Amino acid sequence: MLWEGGENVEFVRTGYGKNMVKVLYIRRQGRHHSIIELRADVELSLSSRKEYITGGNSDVIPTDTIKNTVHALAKIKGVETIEQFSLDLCQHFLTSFNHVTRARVYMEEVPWRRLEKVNKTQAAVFNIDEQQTQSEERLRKNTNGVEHAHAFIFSMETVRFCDVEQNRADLPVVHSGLKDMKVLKTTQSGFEGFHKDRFTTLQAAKDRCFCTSVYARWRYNKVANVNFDGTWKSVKETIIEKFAGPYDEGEYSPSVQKTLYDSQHLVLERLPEVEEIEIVMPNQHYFTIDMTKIGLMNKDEVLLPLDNPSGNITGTLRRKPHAKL
Ligand SMILES: O=c1[nH]c(=O)c2[nH]c(=O)[nH]c2[nH]1
Repeated sequence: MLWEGGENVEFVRTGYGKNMVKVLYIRRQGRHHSIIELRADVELSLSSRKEYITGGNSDVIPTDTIKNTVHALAKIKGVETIEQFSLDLCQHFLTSFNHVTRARVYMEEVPWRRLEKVNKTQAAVFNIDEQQTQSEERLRKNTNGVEHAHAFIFSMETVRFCDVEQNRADLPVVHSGLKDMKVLKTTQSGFEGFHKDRFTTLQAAKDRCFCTSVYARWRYNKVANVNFDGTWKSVKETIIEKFAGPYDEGEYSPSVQKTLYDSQHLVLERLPEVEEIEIVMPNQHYFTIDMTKIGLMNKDEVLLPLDNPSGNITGTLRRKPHAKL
């Protein structure tokens, strides 16, 4: 009866927690309000596995308490960024309970964007008046109606997420990321010179549409004094910049692979706090519809978006030890 006693089996890992814990955090600075709406998945590992093996629950911090802890720490600590709040949660569980060996928090931010009124004369005034300090300018923006003080619009450009994991006696490991960032360009992309065999039907393309939905996830090489907001925005802007190229001319992409690598390289060049970055760029195909049979010349004006299949290109780039970029 070896299996009943469990002598011949061991756990590879265990973890439990609450998923999709939702919070809307409002920072009220006078009339000016800022928000972060988040969804968190929290997972803990405990030192003994008796709740699994014998059903003894004395060590189990109920998942309901885990949910309440997310709510309570939002109140007690505030939510500056999803990364900082995830770090606070990991630290809380590890310092409050000696029998918690590991805490992991995955958090997504709901993409709310402050309402902005683009008023051309007011915008022009901002640019000329450089003597204003930043905070004065912010105040002015808020009072003259360019940025709304407390109203937001759901703006699904991309979803920001983070993943923080901490083992007892170790430093936390922080990943940040973005997903579902859909971008498209109508030229300055091609794919030529690829390997051919008897099954190849793809024609070389000098000029094609390039559409992808970017997923990027990067690891920080430090935890303290990181500007999580600034780095996140820089990674997003760098990926967009490499995809699109200069605003007038664009930049030629010889393959999704090359664009993916170039954007990762530029991220590591610009952001010393990023140690490693994974990017996934599905190649979402658009085919020019053949209209010759209906007597029309379609010069890449009418295209058919294909739901599937899509190509899938991915890569993870990291710094070599001691490399200077
Ligand atoms: O940029 C591309 N990379 C590929 O690997 C590939 N394969 C394919 O059919 N089209 C493309 N495009």
